[in-house]
Amino acid sequence: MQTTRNGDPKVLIALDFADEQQALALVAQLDPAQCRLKVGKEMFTLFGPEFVRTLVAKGFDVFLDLKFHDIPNTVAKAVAAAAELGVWMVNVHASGGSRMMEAAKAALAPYGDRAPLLIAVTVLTSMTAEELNQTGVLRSPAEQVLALARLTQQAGLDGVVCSAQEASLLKSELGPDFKLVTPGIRPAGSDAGDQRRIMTPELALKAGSDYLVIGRPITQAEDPAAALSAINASLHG
Ligand SMILES: O=C(O)c1cc(=O)[nH]c(=O)n1[C@@H]1O[C@H](COP(=O)(O)O)[C@@H](O)[C@H]1O
Repeated sequence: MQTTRNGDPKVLIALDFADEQQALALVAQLDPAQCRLKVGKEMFTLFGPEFVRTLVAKGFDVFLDLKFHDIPNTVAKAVAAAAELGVWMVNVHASGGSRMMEAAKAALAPYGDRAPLLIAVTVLTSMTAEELNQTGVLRSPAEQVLALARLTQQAGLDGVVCSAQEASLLKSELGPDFKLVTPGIRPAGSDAGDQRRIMTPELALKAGSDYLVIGRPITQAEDPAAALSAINASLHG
């Protein structure tokens, strides 16, 4: 279920809004052939599964980004619930371990071709080496991302969330079919905000990213549809 009725747009817009009408006003300006949409913890907590169903009904591929991390049984039930919503992609935390990831994968088997892509978060793009060390991980971010991505691939998942700075390493180590979803994307000159391991859209794609998660550089732009068009044009250039 990687290429859908909408083709295979690379940009996944992170809809991180506290106001549903504001989000829907942005969505009304977007074309499902030009982008996919990501619903994360803020909007899901505020507006629930009905908001996700609304986006799916409008014809968008939806990445449900709830980063599940729990015991295997709980995570398996949660990803099956995501599949019931008809989302295109769902994620878990790789640090939940192999058994958790295998249980999530097994829970999607009954959905066959309709199963969402299942990916795992490695090291958050907001984290620096120092912050990682504070959590007890003494490897560098790139080493930890590679270790967690290997675990994810061995568990049979479709890919990982990582920073574009690790994309070329992961593509060469894990092969072309293992999907790399990269947040922390910042067009030249835009504000990094809380992100730390960042890259521009063009360089991220060249480095091997399959999908670019982009939030504020589009959603907070004066003209979000124009910002998306400019990014898409830069990717095709
Ligand atoms: O899983 C994610 O999507 C994610 C993982 C990660 O490591 N870093 C990261 O920023 N994200 C999400 O990607 C989006 C990035 O948004 P912007 O920083 O506004 O472009 C947010 O919705 C984050 O929750």
